[in-house]
Amino acid sequence: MSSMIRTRNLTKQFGGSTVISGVNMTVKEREIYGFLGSNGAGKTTVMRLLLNLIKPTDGEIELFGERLTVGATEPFKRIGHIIETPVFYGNLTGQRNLELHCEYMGMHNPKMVQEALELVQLGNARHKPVNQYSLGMKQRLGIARAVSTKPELLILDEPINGLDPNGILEMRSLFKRLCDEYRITMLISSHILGEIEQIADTIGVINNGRLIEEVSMDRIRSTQTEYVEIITLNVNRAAYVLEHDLNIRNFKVSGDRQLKIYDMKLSQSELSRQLITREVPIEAINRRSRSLEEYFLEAVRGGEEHAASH
Ligand SMILES: Nc1ncnc2c1ncn2[C@@H]1O[C@H](COP(=O)(O)OP(=O)(O)OP(=O)(O)O)[C@@H](O)[C@H]1O
Repeated sequence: MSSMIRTRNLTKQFGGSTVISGVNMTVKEREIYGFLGSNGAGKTTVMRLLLNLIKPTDGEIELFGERLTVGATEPFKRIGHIIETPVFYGNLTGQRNLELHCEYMGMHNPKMVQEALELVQLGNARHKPVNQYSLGMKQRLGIARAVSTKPELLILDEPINGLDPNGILEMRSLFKRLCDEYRITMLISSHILGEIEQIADTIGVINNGRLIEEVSMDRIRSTQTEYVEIITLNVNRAAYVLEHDLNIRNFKVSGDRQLKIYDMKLSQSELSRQLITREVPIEAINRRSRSLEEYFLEAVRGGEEHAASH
């Protein structure tokens, strides 16, 4: 699979302070790339760099396998995007807004405008002025506008932000369709992992302007670690019994009352029987797997420790 976006050492400074630092990211053809980071981590700035809206201080960008040169315009005809909240002419209809956009892009084709509106289920509302649209409708109109020029790549900055649970579901299934049926590669940013984990093929995590993780969801799922969680009123006693009596060493005390055991050689019921026999006061015992949220929190913490040591 070839790459649609590749950056090398992408770096951006604003007034002497480094906001994006040595980012090497790769978005592969026909994948959904979830670009994850907290507010201010640098997601929007990377997207603005990719779209040539601002210039990098250092580093390179490749789009569709070709290095981006100063003044290039061709690659951007193949990209649809929404950066921050999409702005429309409120007194004009949804359809007219899209037509104007396509004319501006030099690609006016009434069939494409209709198709884009149908795709986001705004076919019936196409003659309504946009200032009568709900937030969710405006978000969908933004997507319709971005796809109305038949792009091969979509760059969407926080497209799910502010939608209600139903709106989020609709948006997710729209993204899946755009990728699967329309063969559009997508780079989607979010600050909430749960919003994109079901649809993303790859996740890139940015923190303080550094890409600290880029990993396929398949890989994450296959490395999910299972453990047994024990809640006890006496963690010290539990830890002692595990180590000395049961010869279990692969565990972690992770709170005043909580232990996580990664060594699964005893079944849960056997473990609980052994602990109770040895007078460990057990409140609860559960089998769990490390959530994706924990996985990324650990990645962020690891990245911060790495940055601090340099
Ligand atoms: N034009 C600018 N001048 C100075 N600093 C900027 C500029 N644009 C962005 N920054 C800074 O760069 C950092 C990254 O901002 P960016 O908007 O890329 O983050 P983000 O991950 O998209 O966050 P959010 O989700 O809040 O938009 C922030 O500290 C921001 O203040």
